[in-house]
Amino acid sequence: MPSSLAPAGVPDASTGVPAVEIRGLVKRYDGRAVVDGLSLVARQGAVTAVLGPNGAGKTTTVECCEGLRTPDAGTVRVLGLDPVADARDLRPRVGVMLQDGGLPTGVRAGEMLRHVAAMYARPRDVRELGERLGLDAFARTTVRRLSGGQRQRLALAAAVVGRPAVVFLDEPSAGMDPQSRRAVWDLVRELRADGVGVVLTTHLMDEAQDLADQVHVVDHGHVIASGTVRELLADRPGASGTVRVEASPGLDLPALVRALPQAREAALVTLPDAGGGLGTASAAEAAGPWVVAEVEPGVYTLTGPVDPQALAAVTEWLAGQGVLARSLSTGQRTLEDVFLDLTGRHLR
Ligand SMILES: Nc1ncnc2c1ncn2[C@@H]1O[C@H](COP(=O)(O)OP(=O)(O)OP(=O)(O)O)[C@@H](O)[C@H]1O
Repeated sequence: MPSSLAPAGVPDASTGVPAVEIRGLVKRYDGRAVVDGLSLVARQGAVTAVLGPNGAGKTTTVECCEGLRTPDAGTVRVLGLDPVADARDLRPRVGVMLQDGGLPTGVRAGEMLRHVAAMYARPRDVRELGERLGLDAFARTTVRRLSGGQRQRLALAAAVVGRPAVVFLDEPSAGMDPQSRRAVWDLVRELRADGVGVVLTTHLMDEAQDLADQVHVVDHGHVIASGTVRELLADRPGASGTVRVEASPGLDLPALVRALPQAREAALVTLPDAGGGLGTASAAEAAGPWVVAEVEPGVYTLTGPVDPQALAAVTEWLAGQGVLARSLSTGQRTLEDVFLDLTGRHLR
């Protein structure tokens, strides 16, 4: 299968050149630093996810890597090269899928992809790529008439058709139906297996959780947390799960948190609204490994080492208060929980 051929320009892995290396990147618009000392490394043969709230600076960072923006300070290297000064060398080795598609609108989808493929020395098989991303159904449709999801798929195909060594995917599966999303994810996994460095920005936490070898969370223009998904989930000691309770509003949180195992001996800490990353929680208390919050009136989350004893302590305490929970569920922390803990729950 043509896709099993090594991508063009993939440096010998033994050289250890990262796909992307960013050190202290600063980018200002009208004097305001929207990227403010950002550093990260993305490896070849790995998927690196860059997560962050709206306006955090992800796209600007990726655009600096693509040579579309010039940094105000710091260094950006893609395959060891400068994206602006070495643009000619990098162009055939880097695939870019922009957030807005960036496609010419007047041409038919199939023609566009064949045209892009013809610009590369050793392109992928256009038919095979079209088939696997389901482009055939709209190959004769002009780009301007494509739906959002179809345009995304075409943009992805155009980004990878030249067998790049590094691919930047800005929200690749945004607006796609579940079938297309799966096809995209399979393609990303295959790129990684072929040794390609994939840098992905996404708001889909399940996408990052499923695909990413390394995650960087960006806020206010710099990286606030990095690691594998597993490392990020384990980062808060003891924060292994949550209990969610729906009951009457205004329960006595200090008393509830004290009723939990390992919290009784610990000092109680009242968390300010935005503190602890709880954002708009109307009230929150912490003791020992536990954080208990009333996240909306009558809805409580208890985050900590959830085990049978902890669950029994919750129901026993509710019974002691004469409170019947409308619902009670347990869950493992997800990447979304970690993301909200790190960046808060307020809208950007
Ligand atoms: N060309 C520009 N001129 C002025 N300000 C800009 C420009 N491009 C982006 N910005 C601002 O820079 C900030 C960061 O934008 P950026 O697109 O990098 O964020 P993002 O993390 O990708 O956000 P999103 O998740 O919404 O795509 C935003 O406040 C945005 O308004």
